[in-house]
Amino acid sequence: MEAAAGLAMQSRAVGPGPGRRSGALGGAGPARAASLRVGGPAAAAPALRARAARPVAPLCCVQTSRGHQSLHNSVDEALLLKRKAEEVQFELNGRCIYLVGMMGSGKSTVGKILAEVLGYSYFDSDSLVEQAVGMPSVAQIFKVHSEAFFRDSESSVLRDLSSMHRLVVATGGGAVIRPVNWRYMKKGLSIMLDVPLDALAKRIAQVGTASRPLLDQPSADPYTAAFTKLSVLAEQRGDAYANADVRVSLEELAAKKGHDDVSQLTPTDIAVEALQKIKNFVTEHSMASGPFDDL
Ligand SMILES: Nc1ncnc2c1ncn2[C@@H]1O[C@H](COP(=O)(O)OP(=O)(O)O)[C@@H](O)[C@H]1O
Ligand SMILES: O=C(O)C1=C[C@@H](OP(=O)(O)O)[C@@H](O)[C@H](O)C1
Repeated sequence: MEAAAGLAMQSRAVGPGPGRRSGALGGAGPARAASLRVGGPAAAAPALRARAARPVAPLCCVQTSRGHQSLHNSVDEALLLKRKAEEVQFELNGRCIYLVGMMGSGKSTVGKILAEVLGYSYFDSDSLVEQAVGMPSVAQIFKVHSEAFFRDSESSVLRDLSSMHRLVVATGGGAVIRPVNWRYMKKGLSIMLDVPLDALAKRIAQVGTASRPLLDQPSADPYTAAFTKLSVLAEQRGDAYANADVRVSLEELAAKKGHDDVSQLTPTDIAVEALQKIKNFVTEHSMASGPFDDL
């Protein structure tokens, strides 16, 4: 099938709430417009519209009695995030950032923060597939069509995003399994969020497995269903995730910060670490083979 949908995209507000399942696609930085053509299953896609950017969160957003998610523990942490972003911005030279990792690893949550501080636009490949196919959820696409159909559309979306600049893209957890997707993602810089399986399963159990068809087994409790299936997927996909340019291990980061558990890390901690690793990567890369100037 050939591309048929001209999708007009602009950045959309990024909210501080949970992952992307509460918001289709978001943006940060100056409002931008671009045309995205999505091939394959995107044939009947409607035009995408999004609005100009708002900040992802107040500079400092601590846990409240009403249970709002804590993005930053302190103003210091928020300022550190901003400083790290400024350090890496020039060397990134507009290169896109692709977040990869297992379901629930925080790609959307961390991706929105990175987009905000870097002045990039944020996109979620699952949401783009949903909009391209014209269905409200990945779960429905799997049910009505098939996983293969979803994967074709996912590849089309990644191909189209790969021609653009200044994007942070939260990919679906399985995007790494197709080598062609790596060809697209290697046009930018990829970051793998490496989260222990029990932490992933806990996070997913909290929100339920309904939105993640690969984990949705009605016979099991959500934690067990998620943990069992994630273990199999992690085993199958280990090598594919290792293709990422940069790996952020939550276990290593928690140990470095003196925490007993990865659940003590805030999304901002993880974003700061991701920026530091990006900085190390681009510095090494520039030293080895010249600056990133092939955009
Ligand atoms: N560092 C974190 N600590 C605790 N919960 C988190 C963290 N990052 C994300 N979450 C939560 O885990 C769930 C999955 O996160 P999400 O960003 O949607 O993951 P992904 O996009 O990789 O599937 C969401 O409910 C989100 O609020
Ligand atoms: O790991 C996977 O194969 C999938 C991950 C999901 O995205 P998230 O990683 O954002 O949950 C979504 O693309 C689809 O349900 C398949």
